[in-house]
Amino acid sequence: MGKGPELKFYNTLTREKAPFTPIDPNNVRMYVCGPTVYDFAHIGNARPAIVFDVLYRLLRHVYGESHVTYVRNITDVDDKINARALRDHPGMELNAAIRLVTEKTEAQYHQDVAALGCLAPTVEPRATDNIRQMVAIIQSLLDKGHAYVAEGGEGREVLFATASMADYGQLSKRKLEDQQAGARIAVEAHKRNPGDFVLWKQSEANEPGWPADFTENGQTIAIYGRPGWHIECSAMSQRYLGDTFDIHGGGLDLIFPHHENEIAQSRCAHGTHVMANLWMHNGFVQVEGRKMSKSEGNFVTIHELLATEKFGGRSWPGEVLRLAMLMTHYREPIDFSVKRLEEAERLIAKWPAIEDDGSAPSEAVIAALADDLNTVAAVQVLHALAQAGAPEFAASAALLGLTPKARQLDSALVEGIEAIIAMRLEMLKAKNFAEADRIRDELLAKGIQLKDGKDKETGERVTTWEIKR
Ligand SMILES: Nc1ncnc2c1ncn2[C@@H]1O[C@H](COP(=O)(O)OP(=O)(O)OP(=O)(O)O)[C@@H](O)[C@H]1O
Ligand SMILES: [Zn+2]
Repeated sequence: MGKGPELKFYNTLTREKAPFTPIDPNNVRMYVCGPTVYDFAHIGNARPAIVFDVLYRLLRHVYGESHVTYVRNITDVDDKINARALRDHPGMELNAAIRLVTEKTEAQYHQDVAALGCLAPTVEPRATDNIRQMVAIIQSLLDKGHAYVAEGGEGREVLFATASMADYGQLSKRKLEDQQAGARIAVEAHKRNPGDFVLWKQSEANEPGWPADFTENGQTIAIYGRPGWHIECSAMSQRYLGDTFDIHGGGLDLIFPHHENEIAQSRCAHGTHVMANLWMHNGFVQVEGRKMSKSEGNFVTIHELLATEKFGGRSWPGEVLRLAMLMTHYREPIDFSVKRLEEAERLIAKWPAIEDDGSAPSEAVIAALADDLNTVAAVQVLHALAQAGAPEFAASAALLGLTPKARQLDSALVEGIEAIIAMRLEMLKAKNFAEADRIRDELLAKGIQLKDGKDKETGERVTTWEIKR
């Protein structure tokens, strides 16, 4: 530490590129909003996963592998999930249907991002495991006069009082007055201010819900309910990274209202000046100039791209998609096309498939990434290194997550991994440890690391997997 290059990043909060100084260089802390698990991730969702994976790798290189904590959550409670569960499993008890939807989607997400060469985050908390933390933050907002209980159309709600925060709107540079005048937010009678947003809302008996007692003006109000989306990230980031941390990331679309409201909740509850010092946002993956999104219906899922012939009449290796993304600066929009993937594939074809031998990455690649994650320049340097047969090539490629190991993680292997894990669990049950160990080692040689553990509730043996770091 101290020896490394100066890192500079563009900060959405200040609209400036500035040198990055971690609060504690022994524990650099980053939070990135993860997926809402109701549907397969599309290519647009892949972008933040890849962009912040490169940042994670860079930080690990500069500060040391054990000195970076990367948290990316799983949003597994959301009304979009309820709607999908009702649609896909009519007749089934709603909570059971929700579990089916979220477990399947989460497993697919892990497969997808692993196939794109993304390292597993240090912690991947689920919203539903952090309800207690959310309730505590909401209570502290009530105590400090930043929240209130109101009777909404669908029952009781606890709302954040935007007018109670003098500098609400700093990140998105929106003023409360503008929002009222613009009236883009539907005026709801029970809200003191149209911009006030839900922290907690009442659930029907068959909807996902948790009992919670809130106290407002000395009165206890019990609301069996569920959290709003924004409070989830405030709770999980505080739990794993503290009241104030270094970096918060996500796609551009999250600046408002999601990140603005995370900031409002966290700062008002903890009495801090900032939630995170550096806010980084990736640009959109677009199709014919429009954001790729589920609601637009113009999306290609990562799974379709990697494992079917739906895009361009063929399947594509994960590494090609990853490189295609990195050939555009993370803040620029990307128009997604077959041509772009072909371009990335042609480049990769010219590179040697040598193992990362642990040698040092090139200074020029590090310098490019240190300059607001300039992956475009980094890829150019990498290509030059490949052409020159330079020994730094392998480690430099690895810094971008373009490792020979990722190359071996072909979609067929990733597709089969869950079945292999199930088979191995059977072997462990039968005490056939030698064979189970052999499978574990074989997968490790292919870059997949198995992790054996126990389910907290059932005590049953469970095995998860991730890309070997
Ligand atoms: N077209 C896109 N380009 C880049 N990033 C995107 C795009 N669409 C979503 N993201 C990012 O993906 C991450 C996961 O978001 P989330 O799961 O909430 O997606 P979503 O809201 O379901 O997607 P959609 O916008 O299609 O409805 C967020 O950081 C979001 O900003
Ligand atoms: Zn979030």
